[in-house]
Amino acid sequence: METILQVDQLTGGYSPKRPVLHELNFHLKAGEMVGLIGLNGAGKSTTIKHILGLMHPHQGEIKVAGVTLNESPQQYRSAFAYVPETPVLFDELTVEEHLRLSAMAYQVPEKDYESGAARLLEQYQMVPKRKAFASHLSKGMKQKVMIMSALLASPSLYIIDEPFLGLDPLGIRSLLEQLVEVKRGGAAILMSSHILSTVEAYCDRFIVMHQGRIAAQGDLDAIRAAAGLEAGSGSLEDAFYQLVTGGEH
Ligand SMILES: Nc1ncnc2c1ncn2[C@@H]1O[C@H](COP(=O)(O)OP(=O)(O)OP(=O)(O)O)[C@@H](O)[C@H]1O
Repeated sequence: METILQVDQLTGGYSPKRPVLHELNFHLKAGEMVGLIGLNGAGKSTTIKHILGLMHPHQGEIKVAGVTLNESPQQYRSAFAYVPETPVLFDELTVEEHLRLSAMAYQVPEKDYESGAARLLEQYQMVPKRKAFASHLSKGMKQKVMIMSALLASPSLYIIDEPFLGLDPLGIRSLLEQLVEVKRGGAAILMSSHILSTVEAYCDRFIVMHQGRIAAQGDLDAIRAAAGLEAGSGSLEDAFYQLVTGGEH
């Protein structure tokens, strides 16, 4: 399968003198969902900011769809959609206008926009709110607008930061069902979350970050092995706990 995201020897952070991330290596292939997990401050958001191109590596390289940001900013940026933990919307635009803006930015053909937007508004119970201004939406509704915008763009790579906190149970179910669907369609998904049971149930592989480094990565058995657990025994949470505490209480 094609590699959609390649992170090589990434060292980075907010000040060149004090890197927060240390020599990260990982990749995502088309058609897989990977869970990025770690304690508060482990470096998940900083990693995501580097992938988004909001921060520049001190060392190492990030490629999205085969190019670095410098090589082709347009190709790099149009290959992913980002759903942040805290929704960022334009207060004076309506729900529908946000969807249209996303479709324009990602050059979605008009007829795909029409059918896609109608389907998403239905799936996320947002039909009655389609003409509402963003400033008049609840927090979870704002998050739904971000999610619908990303799904409408239909990129090769989805980067999703802690998506479950603001959503109601129907919204969570819709999102998970759609992530499975886009994954089947060949997209790659990097999802950061503290809800380890959901991460375990839905992700194909996991990246465990601890203190700015990758403590373990791979499928559940690989994470178990890194944590000193036997294959097939213990949940992701059990293995995670061992990895980040060394088993201490
Ligand atoms: N704007 C910033 N300036 C300086 N240091 C920062 C900044 N943002 C985060 N850090 C530091 O970078 C380190 C990694 O933080 P990061 O936000 O990446 O963690 P995280 O894994 O996303 O945590 P959480 O689960 O709490 O969201 C922490 O030590 C944090 O204090």
